[in-house]
Amino acid sequence: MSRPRTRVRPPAALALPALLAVAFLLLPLIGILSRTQWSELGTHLGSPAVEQALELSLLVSFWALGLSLLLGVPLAWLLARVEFKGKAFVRSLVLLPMVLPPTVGGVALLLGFGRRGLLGPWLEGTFGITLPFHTSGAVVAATFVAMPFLVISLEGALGGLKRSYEETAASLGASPVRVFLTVTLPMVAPGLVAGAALTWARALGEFGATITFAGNLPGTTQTLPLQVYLLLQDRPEAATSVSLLLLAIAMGVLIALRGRWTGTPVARGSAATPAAAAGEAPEPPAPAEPPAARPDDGHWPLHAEVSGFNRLTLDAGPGTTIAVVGENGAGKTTLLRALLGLTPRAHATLRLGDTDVTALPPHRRQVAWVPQDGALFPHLSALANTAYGLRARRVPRAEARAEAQAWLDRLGVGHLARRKPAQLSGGQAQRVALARALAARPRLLLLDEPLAALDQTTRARVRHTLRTHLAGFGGVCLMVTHDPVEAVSLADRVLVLADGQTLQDAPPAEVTRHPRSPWVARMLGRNAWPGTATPKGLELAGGGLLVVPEALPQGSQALAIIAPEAVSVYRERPGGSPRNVWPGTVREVTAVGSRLRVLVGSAEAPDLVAEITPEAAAELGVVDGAEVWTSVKATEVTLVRL
Ligand SMILES: Nc1ncnc2c1ncn2[C@@H]1O[C@H](COP(=O)(O)OP(=O)(O)OP(=O)(O)O)[C@@H](O)[C@H]1O
Repeated sequence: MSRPRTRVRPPAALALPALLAVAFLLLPLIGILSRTQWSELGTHLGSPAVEQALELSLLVSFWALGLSLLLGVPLAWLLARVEFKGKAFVRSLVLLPMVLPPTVGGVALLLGFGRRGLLGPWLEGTFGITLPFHTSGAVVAATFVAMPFLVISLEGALGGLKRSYEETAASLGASPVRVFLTVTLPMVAPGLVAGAALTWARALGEFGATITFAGNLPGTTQTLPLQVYLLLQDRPEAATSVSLLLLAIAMGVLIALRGRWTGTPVARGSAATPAAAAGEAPEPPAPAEPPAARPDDGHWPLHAEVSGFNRLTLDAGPGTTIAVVGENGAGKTTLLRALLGLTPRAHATLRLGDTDVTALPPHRRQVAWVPQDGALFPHLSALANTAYGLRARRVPRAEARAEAQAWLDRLGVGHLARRKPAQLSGGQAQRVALARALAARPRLLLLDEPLAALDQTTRARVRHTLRTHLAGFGGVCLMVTHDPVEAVSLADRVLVLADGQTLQDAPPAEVTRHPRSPWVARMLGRNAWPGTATPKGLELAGGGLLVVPEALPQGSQALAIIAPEAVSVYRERPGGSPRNVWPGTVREVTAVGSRLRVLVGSAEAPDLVAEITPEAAAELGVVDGAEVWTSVKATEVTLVRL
């Protein structure tokens, strides 16, 4: 990644102490370099005692690394992923060896594992192991001080990993172990490698805890740092040479890691960003006749009964696409997660075809999920991403790749098969995510705002692709959306949720004609005024009276739906005394396709949206703040009983 370089002249008040700090850190290193007898370096480092200490250091540090990995990886995972009581305490405990003076650590180890310590007698009696004055003691001391580096680094990497990657992998059929090995581990690898390298370097340089706990026995516990200490007393030049060796190793590790200690490895690979969408490359035309759905695709009707936050029953025939809409917090995502078996907040009894999948874990349900950001695995190519579900189902590699390539071709992104997600635009990434879900041979497809991240042009194109490919899908597709065009143009049914329950479940045309709530009506671009029926008309909840075409039982609640096209706008009060007429002020004018939408606020009626042509707007002088009159014919009002 290239960063723009701007040269800033630092203020002297900061530059001076900063330079002093650098000099302070550098001087001891220069001291070592200047005092090293370069001609004697070979002799010093080649002496049997140094060789023996080096061997021991390598042995101890690698054992410490191994133990840290064995114990630290699960600990980091628990700290990052599981909520439990005393977590703050455990985290402090992990950090403690980093801030504790190593000699104090050594004393603590003696009291814990030493001969007269808490566990020592049992270790000696049961296993015949005496840690102090034994190489294993040096390993324990090194592990004690070095393991925190691994745990902290890995916990940070795991914490920064979005859960949707692992959840999507599970929805594609990967078992928890497979998810861990193929998604979690590769994605946290930079953090793990950085942590492991620092752990190893810290173990290699360990001194205080080792000498206190394990002693300074040549060949047994006398590692390189301990030898430096010993040599300093009678052969200072040799101590300098050995110090140089340790210094070179430490610097080598730091240079190799450059920035990874603090970096967030995961962020690099995120795809499907709107910014990426802007730079979408021109694409070759999609195949004229998309191949028909695979013959073994089957037909999977759906029956679901959901309880918990969502309380609803859903039945749908094979091939049905249902748009799930509702206000923020209505429970759309919770419904999808319940069907996946991924949330304790709602429980779904789910039957797909003849199979009851309720008791199955997410990876065995054959419910594929495309989360809002696509969650393409950043470390895998588009092709490998698409083949993921097939590989999880143990389809042989070559066959899986060929089938994945066919899906990518069908969705018009076959030429991008080798690219990593970070090299795809938002629209391309969405298509790959869709190809990946369809390739996994699902029986239920869940799309969470599949087009939300795309610009208008890309959205129209991907919507078209989506329609084509959903047409050949033999399962049910549930698609969360906030976009009325998407709901109306892609879905066979619109499921309107409110407070976790079904408010309306009907074909788009029906929902458009008779929306059951003001929110749905507005989402679909209609004016919706709730009110109470009176002999004179509808007494509006927001104040005012609306004359309506039919008489409803007095006192009944109803929603008056008025299409924006049915609203007339005038500069002067219209003659002929139409009854639904109100004075108002233009609050906002927006373009919708080739027409303009005018929001008119009035003291005598709720806000009203009118749709007029730009010519009419120019003629009437419709601009923000203009005083106008609006009218609606009673016959243009549709009433929906609530
Ligand atoms: N993990 C959670 N713990 C507690 N409450 C939650 C959790 N996740 C969601 N909620 C709550 O559950 C309700 C439904 O949330 P959900 O995410 O399903 O809504 P949504 O319809 O998808 O909303 P949006 O359109 O904003 O995405 C909301 O009130 C939300 O605050």
